[in-house]
Amino acid sequence: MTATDADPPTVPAIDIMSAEQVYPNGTRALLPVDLSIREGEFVTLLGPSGCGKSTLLKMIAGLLAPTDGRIQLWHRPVEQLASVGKRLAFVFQEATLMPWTTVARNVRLPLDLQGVAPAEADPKVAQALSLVGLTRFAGQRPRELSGGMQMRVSIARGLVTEPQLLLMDEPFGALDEITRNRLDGDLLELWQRQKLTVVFVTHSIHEAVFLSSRVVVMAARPGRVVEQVEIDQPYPRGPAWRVSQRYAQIAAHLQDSLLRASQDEDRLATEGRPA
Ligand SMILES: Nc1ncnc2c1ncn2[C@@H]1O[C@H](COP(=O)(O)OP(=O)(O)OP(=O)(O)O)[C@@H](O)[C@H]1O
Repeated sequence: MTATDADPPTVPAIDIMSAEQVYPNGTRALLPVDLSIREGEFVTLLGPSGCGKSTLLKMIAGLLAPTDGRIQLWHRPVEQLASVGKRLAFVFQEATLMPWTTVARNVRLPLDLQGVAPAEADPKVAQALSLVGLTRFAGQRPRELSGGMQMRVSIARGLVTEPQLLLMDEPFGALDEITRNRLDGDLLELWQRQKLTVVFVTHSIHEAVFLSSRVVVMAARPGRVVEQVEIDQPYPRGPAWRVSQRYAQIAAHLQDSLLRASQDEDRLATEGRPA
């Protein structure tokens, strides 16, 4: 399922070809992953702690090179992304804002680092703040904002470079459930309005079902992809989706898939244990 019912986009934004990761200390974080993500999809990486979600996201972002295999974005290695006029942004779990300066200056940081002049940067900052509904808070300091608002500043900082690809590593994991649900809804609106491709990491089955056009289920020890589930529910999705029968069915299926994968882990661990 894609962003609209009309003509689903089919341009591949991300091609992950047998990409794997063994950290220098020998930890095999990810078995080879093969995954293709189309432009305009909202894909969630769902799995327990340690299954390699962040590792995979960092490899997509080019922050970590695969130890084997390769990853392309719009048919290019990530470092050549700009040559095809594409940009990506990475949003971390922590908002990591500079406490000593304003919301607007925090959002402007990526443009400052690129050497963009304030006269050119400031309208982009205003636009990004408007996208996350924080226009009125541009002059405030981060500590004056709630945790949810700080996360929205962090998202605005990601959006200010006008990316086509948004990579989000459990951005709402530290927030209370009500705030998290609201931000999930806001994020979907943003995704549709900006025609973004999103890869979103979460532990939460419910968040994954609410948001995703496709869920990639992962398991740990060793980290791997165990299943992919397309969610054939049209957008926009509102609160009624969260209490629908179909939503509950998909959540139950994902829970079952995660449970089966963790039983496999236990079995492997037991069988692998010396007598
Ligand atoms: N820099 C590193 N060096 C060595 N091992 C690492 C490193 N980073 C992660 N790992 C290990 O790789 C595995 C996958 O970690 P990763 O952080 O990708 O998992 P995750 O699914 O994102 O977990 P969480 O949900 O807890 O963030 C884990 O066993 C982790 O301990």
